Amino acid sequence: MVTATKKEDVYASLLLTDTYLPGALVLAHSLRDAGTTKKLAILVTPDTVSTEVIAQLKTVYDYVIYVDRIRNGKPANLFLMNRPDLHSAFTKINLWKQTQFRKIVYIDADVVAYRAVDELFNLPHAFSAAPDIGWPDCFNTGVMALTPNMGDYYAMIAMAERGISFDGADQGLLNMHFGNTYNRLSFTYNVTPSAHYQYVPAYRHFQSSINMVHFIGSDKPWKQGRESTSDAGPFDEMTGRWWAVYDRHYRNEAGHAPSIVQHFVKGEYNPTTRYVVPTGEPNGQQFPTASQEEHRQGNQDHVYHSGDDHVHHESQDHIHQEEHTSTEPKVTDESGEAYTETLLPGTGWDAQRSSPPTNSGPEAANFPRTHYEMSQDTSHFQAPERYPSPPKNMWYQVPGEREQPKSVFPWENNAPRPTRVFAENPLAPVTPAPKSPAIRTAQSPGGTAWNSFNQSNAWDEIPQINRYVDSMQRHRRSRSQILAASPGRSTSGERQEEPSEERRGSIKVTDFPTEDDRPSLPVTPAPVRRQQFWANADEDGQQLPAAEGVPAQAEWDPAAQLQKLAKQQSEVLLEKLGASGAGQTQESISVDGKEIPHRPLPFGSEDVRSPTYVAPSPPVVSPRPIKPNPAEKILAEAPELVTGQTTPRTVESRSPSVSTTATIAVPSYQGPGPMFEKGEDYLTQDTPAQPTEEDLDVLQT
Ligand SMILES: O=c1ccn([C@@H]2O[C@H](COP(=O)(O)OP(=O)(O)O[C@H]3O[C@H](CO)[C@@H](O)[C@H](O)[C@H]3O)[C@@H](O)[C@H]2O)c(=O)[nH]1
Ligand SMILES: [Mn+2]
Repeated sequence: MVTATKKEDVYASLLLTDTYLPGALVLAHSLRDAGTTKKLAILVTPDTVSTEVIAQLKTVYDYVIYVDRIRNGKPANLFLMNRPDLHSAFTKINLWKQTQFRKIVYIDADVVAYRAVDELFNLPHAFSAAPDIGWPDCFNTGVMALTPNMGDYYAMIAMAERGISFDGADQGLLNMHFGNTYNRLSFTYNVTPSAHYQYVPAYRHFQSSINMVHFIGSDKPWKQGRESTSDAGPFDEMTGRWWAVYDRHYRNEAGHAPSIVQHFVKGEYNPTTRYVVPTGEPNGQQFPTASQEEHRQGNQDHVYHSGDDHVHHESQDHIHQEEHTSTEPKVTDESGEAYTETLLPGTGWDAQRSSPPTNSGPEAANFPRTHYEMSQDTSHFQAPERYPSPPKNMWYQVPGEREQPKSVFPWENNAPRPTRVFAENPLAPVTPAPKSPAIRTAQSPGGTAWNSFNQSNAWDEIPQINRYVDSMQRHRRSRSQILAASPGRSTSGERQEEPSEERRGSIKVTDFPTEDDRPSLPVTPAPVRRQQFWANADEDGQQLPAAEGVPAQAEWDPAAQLQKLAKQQSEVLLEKLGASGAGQTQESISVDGKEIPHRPLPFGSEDVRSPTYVAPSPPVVSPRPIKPNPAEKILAEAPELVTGQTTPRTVESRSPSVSTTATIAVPSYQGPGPMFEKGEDYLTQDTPAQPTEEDLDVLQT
């Protein structure tokens, strides 16, 4: 009768390199010795594990399963924990592919079991693991109870292919995959001692319940050697348990232990003292010190000696000896009898297969001499008569001026002339405006390339930008003008006048100092204010044409002019009153030989007058409005007399109840007038008023 094959349970371990062989064997023995009923399996990567080692595994493990090595292509994170040797730890993922098994209890090769933990096979969870002491929210991947399945396998393979692992090895990857969905095992299933830190009270308290001990880190018991542990303590006690299992099965004293196992255990392989015959010494001079030193360090890890008695009992080793006899260096033992030193392929480090073993000796260990004495020569150093002269043909050709690369494309030589014309101003010159004298090129000594750059701003050079800024300002002005304009209103013509293209000077208000003004060092010069601009001159330094009817700049002293005007007005008035009584006059008034034209009051405002308002005289004339001068008195009484005069401005009162019209002198301050709109940049004139010293005092306090 055929029964449906029930899937098996197995303990499984992993062997990626020969060097972990003692660990894998001790683990298997520890489980068997503890009486497990389960089978033992081990995953092996055949490309990095020698056949001799595999043969040893087969003596203890029920199944040796060959798997593909999964190498981390992005091993950078491995260096975070200083374990570049774990580059192929992703191979552990192959456990989930072993679906021929119902449940796998995976155990690292650096674990010794105190008892058989068969109860882990009865866990209902798909994945269980114990906390890691480095970061206890994570689980340690040295002991895991898992149910193989291809879903997890493919998910983790995908991560491995992308190098997704926070430590670069399997523990980082598995923790990222399972997160906190794992079933947390007791720490007693994976006690990870460290030589540096022990929670001794806890160890004493839980000691009897320890199930398995895991020697994490690069210092494995078999790599450290038996002598490394001496002082009593939790770590040494646990290490002692590992050695106890090892000794039970592989102690050299037993006489029949396979040397290949001892070969990977530091200090265990003790052939008789031997002396290396230095190749350069024909008389076979011996260097006992070096040899003894080598043995003390257990340096024989990578050299397999077949000259010992027991080796010849091992048929495998014997075969190996035969294979390599011809190429091996000669060594002699104490008796002088030559034997062959064999580098057993796979048992030592094979550079083509793996990174160097962490415990490997220095590269120069096999030099003819490894021990050197200080010089005993007491004579002084004598310099040689002459030292060899330096070679004469050593000079460096300083590259000359770099040549322009040859043109490759046709348009480099036959570049078409730019023909684009802007519709807005078809006559505008396309070429940049002539350089202003202020725009100069830096004169660095000898720097011809540097001179080819001009030090000006594009917005000063390119007329299109200038025009654009100008149109913006024009737009603003016209807006405020429209809002403020009312029919018949007399406003200052100068302000409303559209500034013509030519008259508007450059918007540039700063310039760089000339070469004479600045230090010779090629520092970035600080900008200076352009005097020409502030003097209301245009780019070429030409004075703006004087406005008609307005005195020349030089003649213009506003205070004096106002004084004069006020005086004149009163004189004219008195004269008129005396001559023809109170009446309108259309005669023009002249000031300083210049005629002031008549301008009518706005329509409808001729007869309106305020009963209460007394027009103040210009502050510059009289700062005391309480005591108006005679002329003002007359003006208040007969406003119609002054119609047509430019300087006093007619202002409409906006109050509906008291509609007034009075002549108000132009105020002396430069603030926004009635045409001002909130949010507008108000430009009363091109040159902003400079704050006085007093103003500055106020502003700066
Ligand atoms: O050269 C090697 C290196 C590793 N292994 C195998 O891979 C396992 C993991 O390497 P190990 O040196 O034991 O790592 P740990 O020092 O224990 O470091 C931790 O980090 C590793 C990488 O994440 C995890 O695999 C371990 O479970 C975890 O305890 C070993 O037990 C072996 O089975 C070899 O066979 N040869
Ligand atoms: Mn481990």
